[in-house]
Amino acid sequence: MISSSFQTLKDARKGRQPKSLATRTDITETLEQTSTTQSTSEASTSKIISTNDQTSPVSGLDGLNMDDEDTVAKLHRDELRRWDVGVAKIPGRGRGLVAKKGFKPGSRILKTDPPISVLSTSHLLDTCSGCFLTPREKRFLRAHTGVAQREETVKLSRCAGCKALHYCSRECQLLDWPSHKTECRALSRFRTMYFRSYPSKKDDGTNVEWAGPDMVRALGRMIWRRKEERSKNGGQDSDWWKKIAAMESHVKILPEKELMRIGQQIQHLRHYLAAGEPLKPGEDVEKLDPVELVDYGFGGVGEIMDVVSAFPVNSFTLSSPSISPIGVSTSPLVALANHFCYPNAVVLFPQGREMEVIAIQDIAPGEEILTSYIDVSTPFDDRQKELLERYRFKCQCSLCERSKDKKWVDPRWSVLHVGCGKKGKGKMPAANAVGKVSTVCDACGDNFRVDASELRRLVEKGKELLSHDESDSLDRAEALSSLSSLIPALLARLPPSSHPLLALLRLHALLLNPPRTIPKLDLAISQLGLAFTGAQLAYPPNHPTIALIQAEYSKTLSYDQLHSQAAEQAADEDTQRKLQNEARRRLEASLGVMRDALKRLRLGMGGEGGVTGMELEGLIRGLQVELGYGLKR
Ligand SMILES: C[S@@+](CC[C@H](N)C(=O)[O-])C[C@H]1O[C@@H](n2cnc3c(N)ncnc32)[C@H](O)[C@@H]1O
Repeated sequence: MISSSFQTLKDARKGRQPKSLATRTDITETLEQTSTTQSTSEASTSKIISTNDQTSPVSGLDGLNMDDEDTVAKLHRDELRRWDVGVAKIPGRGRGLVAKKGFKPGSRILKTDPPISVLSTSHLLDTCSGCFLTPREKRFLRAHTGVAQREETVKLSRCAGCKALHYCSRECQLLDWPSHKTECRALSRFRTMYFRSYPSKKDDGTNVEWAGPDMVRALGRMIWRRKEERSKNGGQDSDWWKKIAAMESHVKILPEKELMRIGQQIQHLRHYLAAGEPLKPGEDVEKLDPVELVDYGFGGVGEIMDVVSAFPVNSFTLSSPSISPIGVSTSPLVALANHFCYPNAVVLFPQGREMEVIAIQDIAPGEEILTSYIDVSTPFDDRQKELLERYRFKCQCSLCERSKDKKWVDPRWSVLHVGCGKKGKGKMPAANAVGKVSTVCDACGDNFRVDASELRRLVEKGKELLSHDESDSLDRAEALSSLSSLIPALLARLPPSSHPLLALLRLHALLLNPPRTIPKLDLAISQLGLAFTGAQLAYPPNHPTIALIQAEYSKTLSYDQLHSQAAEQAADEDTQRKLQNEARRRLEASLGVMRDALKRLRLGMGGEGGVTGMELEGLIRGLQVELGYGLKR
């Protein structure tokens, strides 16, 4: 999947006795081998709340509200002090994170182990629930960082209790066990109930749809931890929970429909929490009564509504090292950062489990740290809609303000002025436009006509494909066939930076991988080259997505197997030489692109450029040797 998704809630299902995994020592038996920078004026005048205050943290939840940023700063004071960031009240945005020193692009602003991260159901089988890496990523990382002498075998083993979560090592399972132990019981019971209700479904370990949405699993982990800490703390909440409870929720302004949806989520959650309770003697495994939330420390419906509604506002897409969405994560500290469509920082998981905030623009001391909550390559209307629906605010960042300028042609939502000598473009026709409409070229100033109805049909078709990809319901063969006609039709009308063409180009290249013929390889290279050109206009400078597309482009360029095979099979020496020369030309081109991508990755992802940066470094060395360039860089 390319873009992020937030899974919809499915109904809880009914169903048998779970295998109890109550103690930590049981673990051995449970592992089965199978802006321009943001306008700084507001932020730099904000008062940064001192974190040197040594007074004890506040007790009780009453003081935690939007006007209480110093209370929140106190709760986070250890991490804030460690990372040179502060909490400030930002006019119009509530609390925000502010830099206490300057940061350059590529520098790490902060790094934290998020208290809650869970994989989405579609990744429970292929990714470790401890380090959030696939075996391939883990193998590579261990060899690269010297933990292992060379690339060794890494296999996922499934938890013998719930048969849903997988781990790549005992260390990862042990690391996750405190959060998983109650969850394991809940999932086991859900699994039993599911297969009793659907006897025709095969329980062969390949179906984990019964594990339910990531949001419910994440909230379950949160609430179980709260309960455990309260029982150790004489019925008092810990600071850990106070940080969670202090996250902003918009429950008071939510429309009725949304409140009803949250009510249903709470019902599902109460059943899920009930499944985590030990089965009482004689209790029917299939009869699951929802828990009373008061037993979990919730004073009333309002409090649980607050927590459940705050979750989507403050959670992040858990992403793989190559920024593909794999689940959901929350960190109350990082969630204090406000949104900007032209962000000066990004939130990433460059090496798996830990969340990092990386500067992608120069950030001055006192300036607000602004990340983006959404895909900033999408057009103004889409961004505004998503921000309003999920985060309840109207974005007034510099990019959104510029989008209101009648004369400005946004590269994210524009049409080509076909035949213009200056390669100009015009605004995308309005959503309600029909037939041929006129638009002005931003390069030559001429009016030109666009078939709005046909364009909308193509754009809608593209968006539909992307939404199938997002929900993991894309049929590869069908998608390849659609894209082979849709992309040329869009390319004839839109620049590659325009939505949804940019995302479709990338999707097409991914679906073509691994290319089986030279024309398919050439097509993948061409799509990635165009996507790279488009991404540079659609994303802010140093954004890691530009670097990752360029890295994909360089790797595809370096794919020389098909030419080598063709050369071996060539009937004559002349054809053989031509193919060999072509292969070498591509490798040389790829080396240049790869070096550039590595520089970009280091700026966009910090450090060595994440796992992709490390991988490129090795590939560059290999290419240099292959091309006989020596090892100098
Ligand atoms: C993850 S929280 C960020 C921290 C939040 N300001 C707080 O006080 O806890 C997201 C919420 O912050 C506010 N917010 C974030 N970015 C904003 C912006 N650019 N303009 C207005 N409000 C913003 C919105 O209320 C949004 O739902």
